[in-house]
Amino acid sequence: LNMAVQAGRSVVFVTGNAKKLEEVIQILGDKFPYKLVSRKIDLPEYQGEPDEISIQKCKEAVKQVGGPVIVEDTCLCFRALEGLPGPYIKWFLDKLKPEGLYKMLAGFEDKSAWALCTFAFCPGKEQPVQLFRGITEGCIVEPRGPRDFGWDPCFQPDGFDKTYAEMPKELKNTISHRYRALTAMSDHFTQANDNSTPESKKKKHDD
Ligand SMILES: O=c1nc[nH]c2c1ncn2[C@H]1C[C@H](O)[C@@H](COP(=O)(O)OP(=O)(O)OP(=O)(O)O)O1
Ligand SMILES: [Mg+2]
Repeated sequence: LNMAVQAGRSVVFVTGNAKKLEEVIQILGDKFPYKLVSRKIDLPEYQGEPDEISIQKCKEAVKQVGGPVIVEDTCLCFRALEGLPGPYIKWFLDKLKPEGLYKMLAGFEDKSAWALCTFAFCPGKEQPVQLFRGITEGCIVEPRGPRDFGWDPCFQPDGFDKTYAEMPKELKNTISHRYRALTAMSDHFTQANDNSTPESKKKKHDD
């Protein structure tokens, strides 16, 4: 990771989702030490556990781009449904819309849910994929707010009386699953390249 980015090369963020890209750019600002370039490719929607899906997605992106890539996969997990729809939320949302997602839980008392975002980084072909995860807990509510991004109208994060859709973007972007995953990734990149005090850093790791 360190070498791939230190050479001054850019990292390509592969996504087919313009809203995702918009948030990633807003969240990272100039906090991210490397040049992020985006590429619009609709990667396959794999099946399986979230980590495995992100790894497969990232490997396919590396194959298509031929250099360092980042991909991201987002799950919306209902506790009453043991984490489903999870990675399959895209298809549920496409068919049911936010109203239908809310109605799915009509027969359950537990409306709690969590949003999971997994960023996957790979420096090149045949190289290992690194994952960075972020989770925001909340519940599924009757849709409220603008309709411009996915299931935002029916997800209300814990500790707030607004859905993601009703919040100002700046607020969503400081508490969201995506913000948390990006912070983990950004911290990693930053630390990997901060070689100013290797001894004190090593000590910190040993503590
Ligand atoms: O913060 C979010 N707020 C509301 N909705 C969201 C969010 N983040 C992803 N979403 C939607 C997009 C897609 O319907 C599904 C995730 O599927 P996912 O495969 O990760 O996204 P995608 O196919 O649109 O883009 P990509 O090309 O990066 O895979 O949840
Ligand atoms: Mg996708």
